Amino acid sequence: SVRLFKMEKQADIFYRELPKVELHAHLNGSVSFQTIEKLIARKPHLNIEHNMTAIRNGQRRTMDECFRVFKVIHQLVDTEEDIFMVAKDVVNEFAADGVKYLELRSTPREEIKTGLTKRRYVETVLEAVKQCKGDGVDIDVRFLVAIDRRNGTEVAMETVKLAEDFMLSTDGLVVGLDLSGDPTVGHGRDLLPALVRAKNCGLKLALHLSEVPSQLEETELLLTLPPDRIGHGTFLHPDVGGSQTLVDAVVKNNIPLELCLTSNVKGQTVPCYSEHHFKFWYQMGHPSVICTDDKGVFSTDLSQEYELAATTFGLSHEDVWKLSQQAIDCTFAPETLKQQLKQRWIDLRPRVFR
Ligand SMILES: CNc1ncnc2c1ncn2[C@@H]1O[C@H](COP(=O)(O)O)[C@@H](O)[C@H]1O
Ligand SMILES: [Zn+2]
Repeated sequence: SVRLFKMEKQADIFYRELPKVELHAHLNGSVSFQTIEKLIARKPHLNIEHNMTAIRNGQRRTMDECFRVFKVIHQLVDTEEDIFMVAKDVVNEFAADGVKYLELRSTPREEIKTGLTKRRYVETVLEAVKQCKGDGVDIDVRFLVAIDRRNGTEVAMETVKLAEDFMLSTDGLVVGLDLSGDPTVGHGRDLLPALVRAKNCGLKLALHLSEVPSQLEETELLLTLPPDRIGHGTFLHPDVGGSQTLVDAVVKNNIPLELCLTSNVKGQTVPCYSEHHFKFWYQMGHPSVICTDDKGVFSTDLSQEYELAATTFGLSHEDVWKLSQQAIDCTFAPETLKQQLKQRWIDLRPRVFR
């Protein structure tokens, strides 16, 4: 059954060979089955089993249960060595899945027991990224420092300062800020000053917005920034309790959406794949980027997510190609790198459509 779990599903070769851009991946949510195995072996005393760290196909969880899963993974990943291994494995796995450009995000964590500091946390992730580059892994990686909304105003401001420092000292590896965490906890108004500061110092903003219902007021407020990208945006449109005003603000500012089909279905904020809001935004021609969110926790990968979008919404291979290509313009990469990626897509096309 272990084997079955690992191989539960594999996307068709077209989707695996398709060059892809991943813009919404939480480091600790992206830890694979294989890496979890190594972590469990390092920490047998925690008595953690695989079924506590991943949601298999056909299974559903409440959002609350999803956030309990992250707590379990955080117990397994609490030293510099763990973070280094996890980051290296995750980057290698995305590369093996055909991802050519990855924006990884993670919440800097302090662990008193192991002496881990938030600064070392970020440094360790960046060291792993650089080592992958040095090893010749075929992927460009950038990092977004994440704010966990549950931690409030002061921690948010500290996190922005940390991100600012890294943005200035890592020649371009740290490009922005993520706002995430349990959407039912805390309020965006308390985080607004930190987000304004981040924006003013040149950090790009990728914010989880309207991931659950009844966040209208918060979303309206945070859209005034405006953010550079939106994670999920599940409840923005009027049919699901959002509003036309919100949709208009997103469209007017041309803010790309990061859409994560399996995450939303398994986390039960969307009833089924065919009712995913990808349809709404894609039909409008609004920049929509397919992403994984937490490939480990939701037992998926980016190829599968593209295949799911294609089969659910009847996209041709040509449509899918355009979708992955258009994601390049939604990255926080500098213009030169965007141009290189566009050239990569041109070069790789014959092999994908052979
Ligand atoms: C399912 N939808 C989601 N909504 C909101 N935040 C999420 C999330 N999935 C993950 N995270 C955020 O990412 C953290 C784990 O990775 P890192 O420890 O930061 O690498 C979670 O603790 C949560 O804050
Ligand atoms: Zn997310």
